Amino acid sequence: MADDEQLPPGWKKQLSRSTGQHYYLNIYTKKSQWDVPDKPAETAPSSGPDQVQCSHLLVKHKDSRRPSSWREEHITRTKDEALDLILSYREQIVQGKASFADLAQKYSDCSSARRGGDLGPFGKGAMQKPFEEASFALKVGELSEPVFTDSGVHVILRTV
Ligand SMILES: O=C(O)CN(Cc1ccccc1)C(=O)c1nc(-c2ccccc2)[nH]c1C(=O)O
Repeated sequence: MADDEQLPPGWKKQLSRSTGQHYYLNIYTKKSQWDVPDKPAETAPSSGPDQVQCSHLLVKHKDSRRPSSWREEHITRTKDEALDLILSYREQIVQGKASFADLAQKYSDCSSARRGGDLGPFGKGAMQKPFEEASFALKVGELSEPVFTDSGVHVILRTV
């Protein structure tokens, strides 16, 4: 039986009143676990990855900060029309009728269209806040809901 002194630093052995079983409490994060810990307790709740890699499909509109792209010199669609397009692309991807990269390459108003929407790895502080928050909230392989930034309306796929 591992007594406190034999546990890696930062752990406390506790007795569960309901089951009579011992469990182990991380004294920093107050998280508990049944398994005997084999490494020092993490001192801060895991804040997630430092970097993520995402692809995105951007549909700009007349109120985008730069209403122009490789596809269309002067973009006049409304924000609502851009959202309708993003929702239709998202639906095609979810239904497996088209691949993300194919649709991004054809329809994204971002210069990353030529790479199937791939933006490469990025950390916090690199992208507009709504884009960053949506990207870091995704699990690998997950598709975002529509995301609105000053650039336009996006759908984001986290790839790494
Ligand atoms: O917002 C602006 O004033 C102009 N931009 C910014 C920009 C322009 C060229 C290359 C990269 C970013 C865009 O409109 C833009 N934003 C993006 C973007 C936004 C969020 C995440 C990734 C890319 N792509 C583009 C683009 O033209 O290609």
